[in-house]
Amino acid sequence: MNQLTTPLIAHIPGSKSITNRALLLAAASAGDTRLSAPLISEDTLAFRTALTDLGIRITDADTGWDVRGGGRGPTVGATTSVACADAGTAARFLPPFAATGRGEFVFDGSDQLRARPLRPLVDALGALGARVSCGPAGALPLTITADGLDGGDLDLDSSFSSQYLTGLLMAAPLMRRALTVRAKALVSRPYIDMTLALMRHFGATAEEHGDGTITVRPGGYRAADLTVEPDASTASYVFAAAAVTGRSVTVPGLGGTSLQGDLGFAHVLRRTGAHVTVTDAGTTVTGSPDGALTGGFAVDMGDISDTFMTLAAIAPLADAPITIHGIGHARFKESDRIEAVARNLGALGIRTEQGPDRITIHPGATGPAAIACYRDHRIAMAFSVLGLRAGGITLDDPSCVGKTFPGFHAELRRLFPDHTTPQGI
Ligand SMILES: O=C(O)C1=C[C@@H](OP(=O)(O)O)[C@@H](O)[C@H](O)C1
Ligand SMILES: C=C(OP(=O)(O)O)C(=O)O
Repeated sequence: MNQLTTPLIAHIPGSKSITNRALLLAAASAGDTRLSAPLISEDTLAFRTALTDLGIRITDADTGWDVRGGGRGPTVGATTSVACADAGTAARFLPPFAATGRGEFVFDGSDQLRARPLRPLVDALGALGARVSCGPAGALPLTITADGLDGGDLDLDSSFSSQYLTGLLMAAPLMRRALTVRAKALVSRPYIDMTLALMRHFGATAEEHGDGTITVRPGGYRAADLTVEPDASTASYVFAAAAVTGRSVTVPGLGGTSLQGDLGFAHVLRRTGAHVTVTDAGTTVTGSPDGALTGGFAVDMGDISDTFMTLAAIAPLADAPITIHGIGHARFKESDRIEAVARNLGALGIRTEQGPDRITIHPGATGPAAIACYRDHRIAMAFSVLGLRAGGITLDDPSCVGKTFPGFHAELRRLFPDHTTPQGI
C-alpha cells in the first residue's frame, strides 16, 4: 500500500440518535446506567440538560456519563420549563416521557425548532389521555399537564417524521396499559428499528405485528450500560470525501452490527464507483482513482434522508445526472433541505430540477460561492466535502456544525491537509 491507498482513520463521534435515546431510556430505568462514548454536541447537551431539569441526575464519568434513572416518568411540583434548543429528538422524545409523570411541563425551543411539525404527536398524546396544548402552528411551545398515561390503541400520522413514534414507544413501558400503535405513512423506518433494539436493551417488551402495528407492554425499564457507536450520518461526510478525493477512509467501530440505517449511505457510494467494505470492526470507503464519480442513476434515500445532502453536494462531480427521491419529509427538518440544496447548487452554477420529494443534480464545473447554511449542520458539512474538490466555497455559518459534530472542520482538515476546506475556518 502506498500513502494514497493507506486508509485514513477518521475520528467520528458517537451517534446523536443513539445517545439521546439511551439518555431517555436510562432516565426511565430503575437504577444507574453508564453511557460510554456518548456524542457531546449541542443536541445531546441540550437533551442532557432537559433531563436534568426534569429531575434526573446525570454526572460526568471517565468513559462518558452516569445516569441515575427514576424508574418512572418525571414528577414536578411547580410548572417546569424544558428547553429543547434545536433538537428535534428532544421535542419529540421528551413530551411523551413527561406525560407519563406528574405535573405541568412547558417544552420550547429555538425559532428553527418551533417551525417543525408536532401536531401528530400532540393529537396522539391527547388520545392517550394527556392534557396537552401546542402553539398555533401545531408546534412548540407545548404544554402538558401530566397525570400518567393510559395506553391503548392509536393510529399515528408518521409521514412528517418517525420521531413521534419513537417518543411514544419509549414512553409506553411507563404507561398504565399496553400501547398498540399503527404508524401511517411511516418515514425513516430504520430509526424505529433502532428504537426497538435499544428499548429491548433496557428490558422492554415490544412486539411487531405483521400488519406493521407495534405493541409495547407496561413494566418499565431496567438500567443497562451502553457504549455508543460512531454516528453513521456524520460518517457520510468522510466516506464521501474518500469518494471525491480517491483516498481510502476507515471509520472504526461502525460496521456490520450497527443500529444505524444511515450506514446505508456507504452502499449508495458504491453506485458512484467507490469501493466499500463493511466488517464488524468498521467500514472503509475507497474512492475511484482521482475521485472520479459515476452518475446516471436514481436512488430512493427516504430511509436515510439525513445523508441525501451528502450525495447531492458531490453529485456535480459525477459524469451524469443523479436523481434522489423519497425525501419529501426532508423539507420539514432544520431547513427545507431540498430547497436549501437546490439554491446552493444553483449559486455554484449547477443545474437542478426538484419535485415535492425529489431532486435531480446535473454534472458541471462549480464556481466560487458562499454556501447559505440555513443554520443546518448537514448543509454546512455536505458542501464542505464538495469544497475539497471545488475551491472558492465558503460557509456563511460554519459553527452550525456544532449541532452534531463540533470538531467537523478540524477533522476534515486533519484528514485532508492537502485539499481546500471552506475558507475562513
Ligand atoms: O429518531 C432519530 O434519532 C432521528 C430520526 C430522523 O428524523 P425523521 O424521522 O424526522 O426523518 C433523522 O432525520 C434525525 O436526524 C434523527
Ligand atoms: C434532522 C436532524 O436532527 P433532529 O431531527 O434530531 O433535530 C438531523 O440531525 O439531520
